[in-house]
Amino acid sequence: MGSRLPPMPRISEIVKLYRLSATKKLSQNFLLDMNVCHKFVNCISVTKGSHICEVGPGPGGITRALLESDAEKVHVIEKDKRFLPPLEALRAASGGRLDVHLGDAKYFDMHSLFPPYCARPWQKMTPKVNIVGNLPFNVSLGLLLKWLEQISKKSGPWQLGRVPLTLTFQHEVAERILADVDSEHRCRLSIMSQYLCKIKYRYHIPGKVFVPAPKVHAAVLYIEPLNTPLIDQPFSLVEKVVSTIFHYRQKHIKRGAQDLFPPIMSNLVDDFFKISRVDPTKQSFRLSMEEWRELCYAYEQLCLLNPGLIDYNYREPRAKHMLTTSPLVRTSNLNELQ
Ligand SMILES: C[S@@+](CC[C@H](N)C(=O)[O-])C[C@H]1O[C@@H](n2cnc3c(N)ncnc32)[C@H](O)[C@@H]1O
Repeated sequence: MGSRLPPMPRISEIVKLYRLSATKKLSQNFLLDMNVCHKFVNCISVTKGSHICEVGPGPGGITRALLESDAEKVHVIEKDKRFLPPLEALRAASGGRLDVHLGDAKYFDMHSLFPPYCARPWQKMTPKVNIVGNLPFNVSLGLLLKWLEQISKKSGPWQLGRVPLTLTFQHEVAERILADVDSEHRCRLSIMSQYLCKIKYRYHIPGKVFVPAPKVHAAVLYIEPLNTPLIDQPFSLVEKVVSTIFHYRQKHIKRGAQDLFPPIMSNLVDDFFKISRVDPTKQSFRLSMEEWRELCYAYEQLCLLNPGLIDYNYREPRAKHMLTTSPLVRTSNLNELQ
């Protein structure tokens, strides 16, 4: 453990002092037990010189544990201004190691918080930068998808290298993120997370540990970007192929794949499976990452041959009309591809 903070009231007393009742509408559930907060921080490899950004600090339990670690600098981004007084008290006691930012993590430029000297080449060790948070479960899921896209583009904080994330999720969501091939939990989220990151289940947090206690349990996941993504395609293409095919989870993947093509190009569905060499009678949750990679590659090839296909979205009302009259429509020439 690094620096000690000056003695401060217990976090549960701070919550009472500032009348910080959890707002149900914002799905706020606090971690007020410092043993649990220290356990969370122990999941992160905080070494001397580490810079950490915590999203959604609330009354500051995890923040306090971070300040008691070896972290050189801690930034917190909090949306709810009711938490500013206790966070400000922590900042005053931190000896310049804590900066408090009022804002929405969804729109916050986190990259600007970290000094450029923290950067490490992508293929080398992870930088001494961490992003952490115990956020409302619905918020952490939305942020994860946004951050996965940034990881795929090496943008935002990932300009500094393979910055790891340590986040809490509802236990069921954590199971979906981690689900392996053939698992009943395997879904779009599993593929989108696993093709870009190595994910480790750190530990289980029983619901009763939170204040107030939610009806569900939580899990802490450590998410580290891979040196090389398992699918070498743009994020938007992977997301389109994966989400469209998972739409008919219990059916053969051929059914979902039909929605990747406008009706006038329905002949491309067979080409899609010929190019990818994936069995069209399989179910989506039984596909390995290699099979997803081949499907994405096949779709990319067909998009290159058929301008406009990449923008086709069967869910849009105009989609039926789109590409049915376009003079640009071409079918694939398999000889060109094989
Ligand atoms: C589940 S509470 C947890 C608070 C604290 N981390 C803890 O463990 O006690 C989630 C916190 O995230 C904040 N929050 C929710 N959405 C946010 C967002 N988009 N950006 C920043 N903070 C957010 C809430 O105001 C709340 O303080």
